[in-house]
Amino acid sequence: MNTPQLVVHRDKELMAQAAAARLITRIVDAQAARGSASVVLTGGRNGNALLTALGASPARDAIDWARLDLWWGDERFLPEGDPERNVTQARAALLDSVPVDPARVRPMPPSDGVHGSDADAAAAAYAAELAAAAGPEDHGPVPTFDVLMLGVGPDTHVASLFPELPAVRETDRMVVGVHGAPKPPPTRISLTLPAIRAAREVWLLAAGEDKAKAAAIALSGAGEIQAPAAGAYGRSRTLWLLDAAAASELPRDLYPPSLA
Ligand SMILES: O=C(O)[C@H](O)[C@@H](O)[C@H](O)[C@H](O)COP(=O)(O)O
Repeated sequence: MNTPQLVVHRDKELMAQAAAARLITRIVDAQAARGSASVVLTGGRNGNALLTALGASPARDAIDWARLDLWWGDERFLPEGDPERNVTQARAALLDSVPVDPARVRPMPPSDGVHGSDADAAAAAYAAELAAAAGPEDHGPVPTFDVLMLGVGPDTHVASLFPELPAVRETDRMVVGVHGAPKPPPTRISLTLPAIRAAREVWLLAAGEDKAKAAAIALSGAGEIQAPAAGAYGRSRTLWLLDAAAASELPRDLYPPSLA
């Protein structure tokens, strides 16, 4: 497990802009190196603010949109087109205004699709889609994502992995149905920690005073069952992108960096 890196920005607006610029560069580098890039999007206000900032960036079309694979870390299990679905919000924030290849944009299933209201079946189908996209060079039955982004909840949840609930304890399956989530809606689909940890880089987005305790808990050695964000790390990089408010309760040995 690599040591999390922290970058703290003045406020949440600047964090979204800087994170968007960072993501553009990461995608461009991956495409230059391997011809394509694979990114996992997150729901939530910070995730959507990043996508909106990316869409407004003059550098956005440095990305070859046709060679970008997009997945989701979690989804609210609601009907297709529901405004509360993460993919609906991602489309409004960015995807409807860039020329992505629809075949490479892979939302998690809706609750009125072929799996009906069975979130567990829908989760298994998404796991099968991930497995089908994995290659021999990948680390398990998921593709090696270049960047997997996660918003962080005030209770330290990431994706739809909530403290102490069954989904955060899952060690075998890559995608699970979530029932009784404390953050509405109660039924969701989520990548599990093993799937999250298959990513090259995991970026955690936390902005606002309401995330200060969660960031401090997750970065101070808490266990992943009690603090799922503590279990979200990448194979080569784990990056916390915070604003000053969310960093305000971090232990001093973590932030601010000691003056050399
Ligand atoms: O489906 C969701 O709700 C998100 O995936 C969830 O994990 C979100 O990222 C966090 O709750 C942070 O949300 P905010 O950025 O809005 O605080």
